[in-house]
Amino acid sequence: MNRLGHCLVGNCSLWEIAAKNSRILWCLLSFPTQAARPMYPLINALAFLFFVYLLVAFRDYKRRRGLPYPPGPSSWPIIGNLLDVPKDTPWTVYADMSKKYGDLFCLRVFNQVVIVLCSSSAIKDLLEKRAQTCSERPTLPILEMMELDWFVPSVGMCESWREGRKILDRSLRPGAAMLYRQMMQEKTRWFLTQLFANPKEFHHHIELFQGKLIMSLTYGYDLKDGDDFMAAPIQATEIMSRLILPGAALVNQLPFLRHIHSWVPFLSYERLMRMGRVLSEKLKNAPIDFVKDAMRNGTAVQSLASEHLQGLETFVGSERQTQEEIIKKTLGSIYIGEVLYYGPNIWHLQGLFLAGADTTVSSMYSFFLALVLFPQVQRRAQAEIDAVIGRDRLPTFDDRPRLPYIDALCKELMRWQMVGPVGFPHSSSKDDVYRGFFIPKGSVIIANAWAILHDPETYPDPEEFKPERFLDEDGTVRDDPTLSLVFGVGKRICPGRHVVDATLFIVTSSVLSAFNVTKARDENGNEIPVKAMATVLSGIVVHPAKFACSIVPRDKVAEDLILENTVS
Ligand code: HEM
Repeated sequence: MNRLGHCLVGNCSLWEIAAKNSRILWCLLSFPTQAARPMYPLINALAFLFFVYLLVAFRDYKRRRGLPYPPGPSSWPIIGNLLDVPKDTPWTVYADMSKKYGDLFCLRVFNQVVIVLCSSSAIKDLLEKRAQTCSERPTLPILEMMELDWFVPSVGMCESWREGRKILDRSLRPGAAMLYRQMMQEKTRWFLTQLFANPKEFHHHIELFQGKLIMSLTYGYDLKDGDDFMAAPIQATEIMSRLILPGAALVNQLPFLRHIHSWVPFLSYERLMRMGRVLSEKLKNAPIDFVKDAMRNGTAVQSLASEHLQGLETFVGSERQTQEEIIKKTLGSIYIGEVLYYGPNIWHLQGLFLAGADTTVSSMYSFFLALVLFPQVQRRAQAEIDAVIGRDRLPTFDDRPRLPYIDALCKELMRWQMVGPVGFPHSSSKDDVYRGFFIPKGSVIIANAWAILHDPETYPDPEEFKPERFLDEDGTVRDDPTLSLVFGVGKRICPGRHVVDATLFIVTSSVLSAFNVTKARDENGNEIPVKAMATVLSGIVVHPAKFACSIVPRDKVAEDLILENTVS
């Protein structure tokens, strides 16, 4: 027999629901023998629950006007497909499920419908062509209560999101990249110096490099190791990653608890709410106050913040305050990042990442991993750099058009070890019908970009790192529009994608020009094995597991070049 839950609210017609459920009801009613008399209260309770279920099923049927939900695994009563929700590597599990249920399928967790998309056409149809209704985000009551719900990536499509997106799209567009090229080149020189001085700590250098880059770009602030400025975002990320864990904050599952009075022990969220408010203010104000002070003292360096604060001069009074608040929230979203979760009120693939920092860090780890695992790629890339640039200087952005293999390498980096293999969840704002299936308002929509970018039909040997996939026969870079799926789709597409593209180019070309990256050796001189594709999850952002490698200047010429360009 089908699982009970599926009988009740699955893809059945009204007639099927009635027929199947009447059989269950009959079993319950025909049970009352003498021996079972003490169980009458239980049977009554079950019958009542059953009645409620039928009512829900009927209302659900009426709402979808008889249309079926997308196919999917059959579900249990109440918990639905909770047990089918993959905890590890959901992208591979969803890809396998799609072989059985098709490129559009559905899971239910309690009363939450989760739609999973596993083809370019389904992703584009829903998240791009119907972006107006499929670009919401799932909400978490606890963050709202703590006033930590203003980060651009997590807010719904409200006015403040629209204003924030305008600022981000304008500030981070490719044309604006000219402004931050010089800064990126300088930070990259600093990174090379750190790799040279202490190569074993390359993971740490990558993290600090990216933190420096984002803080310079956003606030013109030069981040140092162990900087106070990182205390608030780190505290916020810690608190939030705990609170979005399943069961950590009951109010996420039972939103009415937010109204419980502060004197009710264990159930009041008053203390957390106070802490959240203080943190939220710090995150928004501290870095902006730094920029304002610097502007007053005449020491401000060009940054997104200084540019936008200058633009405020045309506003007065409350209008000015509103605009300033929007700037604080928008730039703060790059500073602190984003809380990621899968579905409202039910279960969460807990996690949190710095929108601007943690994601690019992951790609940079993957770059070093690729060099260790695929030495032939390193040789070919270095040969290209040597032929085009020579050995007497480091690469610059101007060299890019003449370095197609490096360009292809950056593309392959995004595809090979995807930073967010299932993207970030969207949510639908109204009932909809797609391919004859009913998609209810509030559904969580997951785009499994990994399934598409690791499909062996389109990308043969998908687990191999092969930059040449993105080269045409004549050696020029092949444009592959599907690759943009790594940055999401539609109205929510990542506004930082051009920054990522520029960062990866300058870092990869500079490291390859100066260093050889190979497997590390142990004290006996044996190579330390590196596991291919080992990954760990930080929320839904994927990092390669930490690994050791040897990073040494290619030769004396390279060493001199690094030292000549030393940046403190
Ligand atoms: C390898 C690096 C990165 C990857 C793979 C990446 C990927 C993504 C993805 C998949 C989304 C969600 C798109 C969607 O919902 O459809 C996103 C959103 C976002 N990203 Fe990135 N990102 C990266 C780096 C950055 C950087 C460097 C910044 C900032 C400078 C940034 C800022 C944002 C913001 C603000 C959003 C939220 C947009 C919104 O909800 O409207 N990201 N990113």
